[in-house]
Amino acid sequence: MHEPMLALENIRLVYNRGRADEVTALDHLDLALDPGEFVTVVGSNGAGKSSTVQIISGAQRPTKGRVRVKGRDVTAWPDYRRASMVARVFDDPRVGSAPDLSIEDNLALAMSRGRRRTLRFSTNATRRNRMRDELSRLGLGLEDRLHDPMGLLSAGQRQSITMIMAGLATPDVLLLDEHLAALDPATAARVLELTADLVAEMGCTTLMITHNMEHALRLGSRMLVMSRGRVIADVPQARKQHMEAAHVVDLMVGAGDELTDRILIPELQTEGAM
Ligand SMILES: Nc1ncnc2c1ncn2[C@@H]1O[C@H](COP(=O)(O)OP(=O)(O)OP(=O)(O)O)[C@@H](O)[C@H]1O
Repeated sequence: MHEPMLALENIRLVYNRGRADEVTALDHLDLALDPGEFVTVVGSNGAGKSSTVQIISGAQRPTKGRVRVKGRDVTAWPDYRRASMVARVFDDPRVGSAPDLSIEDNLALAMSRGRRRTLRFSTNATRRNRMRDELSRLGLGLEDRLHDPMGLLSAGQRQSITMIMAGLATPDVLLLDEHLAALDPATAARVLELTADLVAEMGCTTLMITHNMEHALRLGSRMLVMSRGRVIADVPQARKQHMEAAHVVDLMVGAGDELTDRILIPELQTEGAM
């Protein structure tokens, strides 16, 4: 039997345990992702999507259950120890890169986290050429601004570079936590395209959280619908490709979720259309 790349086993996560404001964010969560699988995750507010990402990245330790990456039990590992295996892109483009460092230095840091030793120990000129190649694919002219501080860039430019950084870090697992949410529709559409290309190139196991049903249905090879800390639907590609957003909404309503306008009205979704 082959080993999943990522496994969550009977995860329970309780915030503020023993206090009046105790919240069970995840309960009996089981999930196994094969190497190279690209899974999208949708769910209403508070369903546990971000908590799932926190558990996988190591930012939160589960109250109960196990996390395995490549068969290795990493449950007790803090996030920095998992960083070479698990990369995360946040919803806020300011998180994930250092604003005072140049684009070049940020990319160099990402390369040093990766395991492609040839790149890590290559000459400055070779590395700079690789950086220019990667940046030029964005079509934003950033390849000529290697010395500019990251903090000077727009949200879309920063998030595009954060995606490139995730690729250079060559992780086994890539976590995208509403990474298009803070971008205007046109920029979001561009970064979404970049996401699809990079994930296909990297071939890494990917979990993408989104509020945008269209994105969840069109991207990836599998879709999870979460509600109240559990996966209520695990939709394979064959079914997903014939599904429409309304079907996903029906699943959430069927689970008793209250849906916000952001989920129900596509025009209100801040992430751009494909
Ligand atoms: N740090 C925290 N402390 C206490 N409760 C939390 C914390 N983070 C999340 N929660 C609670 O845990 C539950 C799951 O939250 P989570 O953020 O994982 O959901 P989500 O599906 O990502 O929601 P959203 O789409 O609104 O971001 C919610 O009830 C939330 O209020």
